[in-house]
Amino acid sequence: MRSSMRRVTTMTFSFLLQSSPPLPPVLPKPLLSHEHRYSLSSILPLLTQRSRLRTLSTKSIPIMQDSTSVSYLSQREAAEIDETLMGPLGFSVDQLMELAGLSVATSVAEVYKPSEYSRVLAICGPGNNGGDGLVAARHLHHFGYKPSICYPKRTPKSLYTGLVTQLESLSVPFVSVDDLPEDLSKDFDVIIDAIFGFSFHGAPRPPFDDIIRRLLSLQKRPVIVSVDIPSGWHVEEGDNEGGGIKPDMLVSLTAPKLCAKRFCGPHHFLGGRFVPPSVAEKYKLELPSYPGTSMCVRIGKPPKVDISAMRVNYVSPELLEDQVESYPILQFRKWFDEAVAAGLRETNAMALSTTNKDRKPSSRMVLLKGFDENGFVWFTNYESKKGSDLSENPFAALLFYWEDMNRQVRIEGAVERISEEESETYYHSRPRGSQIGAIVSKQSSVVSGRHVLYDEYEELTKKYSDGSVIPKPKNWGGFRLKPNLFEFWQGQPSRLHDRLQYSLQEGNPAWIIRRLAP
Ligand SMILES: NC(=O)C1=CN([C@@H]2O[C@H](COP(=O)(O)OP(=O)(O)OC[C@H]3O[C@@H](n4cnc5c(N)ncnc54)[C@H](OP(=O)(O)O)[C@@H]3O)[C@@H](O)[C@H]2O)[C@@H](O)CC1
Ligand SMILES: Cc1cc2nc3c(=O)[nH]c(=O)nc-3n(C[C@H](O)[C@H](O)[C@H](O)COP(=O)(O)O)c2cc1C
Ligand SMILES: Cc1ncc(COP(=O)(O)O)c(C=O)c1O
Ligand SMILES: [K+]
Repeated sequence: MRSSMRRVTTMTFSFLLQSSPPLPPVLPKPLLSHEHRYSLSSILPLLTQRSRLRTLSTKSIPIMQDSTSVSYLSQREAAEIDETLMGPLGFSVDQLMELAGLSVATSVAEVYKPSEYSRVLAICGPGNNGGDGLVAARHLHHFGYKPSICYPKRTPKSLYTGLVTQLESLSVPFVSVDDLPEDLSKDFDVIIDAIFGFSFHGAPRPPFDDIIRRLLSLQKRPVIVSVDIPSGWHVEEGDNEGGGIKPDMLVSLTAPKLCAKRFCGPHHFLGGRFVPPSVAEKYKLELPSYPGTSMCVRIGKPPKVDISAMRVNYVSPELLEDQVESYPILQFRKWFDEAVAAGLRETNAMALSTTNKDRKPSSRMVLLKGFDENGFVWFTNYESKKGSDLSENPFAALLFYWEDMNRQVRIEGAVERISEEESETYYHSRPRGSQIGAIVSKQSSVVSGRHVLYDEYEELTKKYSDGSVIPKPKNWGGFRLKPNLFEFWQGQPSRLHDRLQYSLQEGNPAWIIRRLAP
């Protein structure tokens, strides 16, 4: 007998989730470089940051589905806008270049994470496009990348010499064309093509003709990120011969130039969040809005993916029998707190699976609102589909997936309603809008239109605008699942995951811990 449930019940657990107690003990193994490797102690700040990044890329970065709603500029318009910005509108070239370079760096960071794409080569041309590349490289250095610069035709103006000095002070290496490896794929993960921008004309002259030829021969790696114009492309007609470079990412600045219509790589971003309304009006620019505080926005269609090739190789600290708690509720508390401390979003979101009397299963997400030795609690409408399933079959399964931690927890057991008193207390702790929402929603029934819900919602909002108590509907309340089985899953390489199952045998209060094959 490993442990006794009776001993567990002597401990006190809070019913409603409390804020996290102190951080758990340090987990073994150092932080490894791969994106999905993690050791909690060293990665906590990073995890939080990654979750934020993910939030940005999936939520706040809007995707322009219809690329026709973005304006494209001719070469002349692009040059004119530049002059207007730097003339009557009072911008300096340094300022615009700083913003352009920062937009490029943030676009790169949106798609190519430094954990996998750290070695960056910025190839910079003689004009402002080259300057954008120098600025982008500086920001990428500060974002955690390892940039190198190839800058063969330096312009002796103070703006450019200053940018070079800044990079040298960060020990960013400069590589001459002669020292560039013939095969760039061995030494670099990302190439920033900042050779030519919108003032390019004719055919590329040395040494850029040879560099462009080398970019042409590249396969999948390194990826190429072109700043404003894929170098060698005609600014308006694009890659008209079809033999030009094929960048993976294009970061258009201010507004895409006409050649960008021919760009069919997976990532088209827009940067240059500085266009004043007067310029947008004068040139009839249709531009997407930038989300939040972002310096870039994805335009064009999101990339097509091969779903069958989508996979992550999990790398995590081992989950060993002699390291886990004897009581599953304590192990759950530990993992839950670690997930909260790592800044994961909606740590308490769980899939709830039920079956009806015909043994037909159904799943949906609900929010865990408390757990202790008596079970796991959530709230819902008792007359919903899940409510009716549970009245027909009072057994259910819960599932938590904490993606950023490569962790999954399964819990199974019998379900019962919590007391009316507990439900009342929780109901009145919710925002008043949600209380009214619960009255309005005859959950899981067919609604003839959204207005039906909103009309009633508005009516009730007026009715209770005096702040009076909003009565809890009789059919709304909590369920509690009393677990007889837990499984703690920790993702590991080659699908050889750790699975530790805690189970209770009939009539025996002791939890048995067993390792299951992955
Ligand atoms: N508001 C905005 O939009 C902002 C724009 N910004 C950025 O400025 C970029 C435009 O910069 P830009 O005007 O300096 O010209 P760019 O294209 O870098 O190159 C010109 C140089 O290349 C040379 N060159 C030309 N053809 C060549 C050839 N065939 N073979 C060899 N060399 C050739 C040419 O020499 P030339 O032929 O004139 O002697 C000159 O030295 C724009 O795309 C954007 O990235 C941001 O910084 C700020 C905000
Ligand atoms: C993250 C998340 C949390 C949710 N939490 C709850 C909840 O706590 N209670 C609830 O009734 N529905 C919740 N829902 C909505 C349910 O998933 C579901 O749509 C609803 O309960 C109706 O399910 P049913 O028709 O199977 O009963 C949540 C949805 C999501 C995505
Ligand atoms: C329909 C429904 N009911 C209840 C909840 C739980 O919300 P609360 O945290 O306000 O109790 C949710 C959460 O998404 C929900 O969608
Ligand atoms: K370029």
